[in-house]
Amino acid sequence: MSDFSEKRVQQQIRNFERAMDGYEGNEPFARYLTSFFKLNKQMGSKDRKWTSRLCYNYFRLGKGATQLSQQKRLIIAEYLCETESPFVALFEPDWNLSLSLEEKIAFLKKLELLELDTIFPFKNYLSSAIDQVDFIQNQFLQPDLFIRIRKGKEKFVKAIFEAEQIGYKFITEQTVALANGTSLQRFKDLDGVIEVQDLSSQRTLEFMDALPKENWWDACAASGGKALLFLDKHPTINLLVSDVRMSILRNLDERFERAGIKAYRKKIVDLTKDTTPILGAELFDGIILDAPCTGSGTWGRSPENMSYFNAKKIDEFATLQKEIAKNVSLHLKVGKPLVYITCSVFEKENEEVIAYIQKELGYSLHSYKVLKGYYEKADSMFVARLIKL
Ligand SMILES: C[S@@+](CC[C@H](N)C(=O)[O-])C[C@H]1O[C@@H](n2cnc3c(N)ncnc32)[C@H](O)[C@@H]1O
Repeated sequence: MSDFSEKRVQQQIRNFERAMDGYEGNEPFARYLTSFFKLNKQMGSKDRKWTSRLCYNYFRLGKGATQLSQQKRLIIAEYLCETESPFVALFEPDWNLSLSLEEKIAFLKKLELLELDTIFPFKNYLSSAIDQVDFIQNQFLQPDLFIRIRKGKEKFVKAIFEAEQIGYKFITEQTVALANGTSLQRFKDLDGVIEVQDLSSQRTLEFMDALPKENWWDACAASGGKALLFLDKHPTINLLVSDVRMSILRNLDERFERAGIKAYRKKIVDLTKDTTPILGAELFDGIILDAPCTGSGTWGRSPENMSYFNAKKIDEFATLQKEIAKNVSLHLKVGKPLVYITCSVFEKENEEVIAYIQKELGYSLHSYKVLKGYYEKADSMFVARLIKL
């Protein structure tokens, strides 16, 4: 990085500023950046990488140090997110990049440049189980890429990683952490053998115990992440998958085909409406409700939300989650489990919704967990298993 001249630093800052100027927060930043690069064909792959790094690091600062200029905030963000930075080296050559994150934060506080508290503007909404300081600090770390290996294929996948010299770390027998940005698409042999799925998402499986040949419903299946996880462990289950979006269920079909799964039922169901025209009086032995949510537990991957998310949405999602829970509950047999999942860290979408399910819909709480992914470079999630009374 020492060959990074002042001129190049200034050029990368200009690229960063141009990218930030055009972003209004009304779409995921990743999507915006793809269009931005398409419009700016003069930028080579290195320029694109730098712009992406600078913007994402900048977003990780959330609402911290807003009293400072954009450039100064960028330098602070680089300092907190990186151990080597030509930007810090040029503008703040005395700042020690090899300090730990805690030490860097303490250093910036001493200089009266940053208060940790100001970074995450929605901290008062966090579930009480979330350790605020640790959660906020970990927003500066980019999460890892996690994959799940299909049962029985562990050795096969390991051999490919070894042969291709891909760095990997087994977390469990079937769960592997890879560095973020590892490209796996080029390995066609891995199609259907591995699934990209966050660590916390994989851990929700513990709450999905089922008996052989039961009838289950994955009511918000999207492209089938949880459904594949569930069927890998419980292959004899008769599964109905549904979602309100037809297009996402097409992705599910493709993923199921790659994984060799043929026996499943699929329906488009809007869970805010009467479900009887589509499901009749059908009753299931178990329901997975991976509800639409703010996604606040996944903002380590989309840190722009810390600056652009509107807190009003938390109440909107909580209302939707309760309505959906009420409607799916009509299709569950008494004595059977409802598995409620979100990738949110907000109390209103988690603890308050399961309190509603118990009190208003007549359930007992079997077990629940706040999955603190921020300690493992993973997403944070919430999962509960409730039994219908
Ligand atoms: C958190 S995602 C599900 C992720 C999925 N289970 C997985 O593991 O990949 C929530 C899903 O709920 C769906 N959804 C949102 N509103 C809905 C509604 N009114 N009825 C049914 N599904 C809805 C969304 O389309 C989205 O795919």
